[in-house]
Amino acid sequence: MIKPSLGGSTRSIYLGLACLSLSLHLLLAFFCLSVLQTACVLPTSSPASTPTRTNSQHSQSISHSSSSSPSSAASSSRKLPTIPRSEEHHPLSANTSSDATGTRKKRIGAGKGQRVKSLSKLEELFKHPLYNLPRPQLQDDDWLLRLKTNEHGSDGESEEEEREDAVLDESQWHSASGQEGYDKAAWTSKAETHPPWLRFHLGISRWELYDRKDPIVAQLTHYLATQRVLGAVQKTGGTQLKLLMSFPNHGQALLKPMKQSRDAETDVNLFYFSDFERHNAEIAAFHLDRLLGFNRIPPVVGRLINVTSEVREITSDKKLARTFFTSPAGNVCFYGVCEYYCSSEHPVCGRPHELEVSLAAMLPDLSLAPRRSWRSPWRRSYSRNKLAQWQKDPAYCDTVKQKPPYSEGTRLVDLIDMAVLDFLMSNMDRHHYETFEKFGNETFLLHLDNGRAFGRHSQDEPSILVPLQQCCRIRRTTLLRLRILSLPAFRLSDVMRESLLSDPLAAVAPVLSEPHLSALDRRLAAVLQLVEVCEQHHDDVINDDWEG
Ligand SMILES: Nc1ncnc2c1ncn2[C@@H]1O[C@H](COP(=O)(O)OP(=O)(O)OP(=O)(O)O)[C@@H](O)[C@H]1O
Ligand SMILES: [Mn+2]
Repeated sequence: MIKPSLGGSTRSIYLGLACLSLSLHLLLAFFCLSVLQTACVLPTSSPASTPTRTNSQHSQSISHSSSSSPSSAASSSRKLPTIPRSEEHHPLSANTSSDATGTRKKRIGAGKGQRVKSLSKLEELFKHPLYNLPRPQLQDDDWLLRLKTNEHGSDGESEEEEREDAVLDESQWHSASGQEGYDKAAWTSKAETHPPWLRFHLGISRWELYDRKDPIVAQLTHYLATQRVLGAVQKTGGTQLKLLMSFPNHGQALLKPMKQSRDAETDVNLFYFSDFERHNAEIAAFHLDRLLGFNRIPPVVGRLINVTSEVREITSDKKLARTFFTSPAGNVCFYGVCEYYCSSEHPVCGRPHELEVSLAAMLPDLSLAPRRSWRSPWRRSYSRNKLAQWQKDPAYCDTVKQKPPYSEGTRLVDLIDMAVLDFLMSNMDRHHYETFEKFGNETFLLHLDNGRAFGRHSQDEPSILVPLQQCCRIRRTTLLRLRILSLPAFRLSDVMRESLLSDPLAAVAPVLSEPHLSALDRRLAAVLQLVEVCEQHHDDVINDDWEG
């Protein structure tokens, strides 16, 4: 305060100084605010636009160093539960700027408080303890494949033991392929020399196909979406057209083409077994399975391919090449040779050359890792007028429960997990499922072939849930995950929308349209409701796979 004894001129000097200081402070405050805002916003948006590295700088046994903690690069991540990092860096996410969903808007565009909070719903979900449960300690025989290095080549193992195990012999890899265009393979026992597809294979365990937190999943999908295509031939097995694509470092992918517009719903008069396969269903199924915490579908990614330069001109498959033609609209089309829909009436067409496809990472070759195919007890009758046994007998589950492998272990609840997944995406085509032979009956079920899912959003198909309805049994961890996915904070449709944004095809159009996403929430509520009904009538509904 100014003392009353001070003269008038001194007072005005003081006043002037006060004004000057006030305006300087205001200026400073304004400047700081603008700088701080920029500093808060940029890191929030950057993970989504950071391209994922494809080269093998990070090995499987070495944890991925996030931008915020480079010093953590040396800690082991394969077996220890760690805070998820890879999900924070969405793979292949250059396209997320399309912002079809508003998820990112929420993060960066709505006031200062939210700008600072950068975790999205998906990141929050994967941080949840239910997605970070302690994993069983894995023994040597819990890995599908193992490396046999030259040094350990003659470690006294009997021939029989060697035959039982799928052994990748390092010495074979140095005999580089002489085929034109393929990289010389000089892989050693060091993980950093392995291409992404090989690290994926080496990471398959008894309980899951991949560890969600391992950066290899993002590296693998990026690899499949960007590598030069060296080969494209038809893949035999199954009924519809599929191609086997090959890449320079010997990786391969299973291609399913886009055959109809994404929003086309299945014709109500078609039997499910006559429905077209959808490329976006294969992509979405991989994301959904991962969101449910299963990790039982090989990584799948979308890609725009050039049907002329990446199929027609490079294929060695003469039968396939013969089916190419130019449509009246001037588009390059082909139809291949297969049981269903391989005719000029059902062509796969580029625009004029560009075609949307899904690419699924291939599992290890059957000669290295044989698989067993199991007929589903709730298999549908593939006849137009016959009912299957489970459709006629309400107590059918009692029969199933008595028969191996459903009478012990986790097989029954595994099958129910699969039924839940299939109901959510409305996949009626689960006639068989596969397991890795090596793991016997104590292992997870592979959820392969999801091309007939997501065909209809306006209708649900309760019969897919019959295994749950008839057996009234479900894993505790599955149920708890379903419950949190029904909460607004983690809503299934929201995390699914966000997860799918990381796919390159999201830049073209959303992988799943909004009606399909809302159908997921509606169906999830139906599953939870069915479990409630079960709990009202039975005591042993919950399979205690976790006592947390
Ligand atoms: N990612 C994969 N890696 C290796 N093999 C695979 C993969 N996906 C599918 N397969 C194998 O290829 C076979 C055919 O694939 P898929 O079932 O997707 O074809 P489809 O034409 O849809 O079959 P269907 O007509 O029986 O529905 C499968 O039975 C499976 O054994
Ligand atoms: Mn199929």
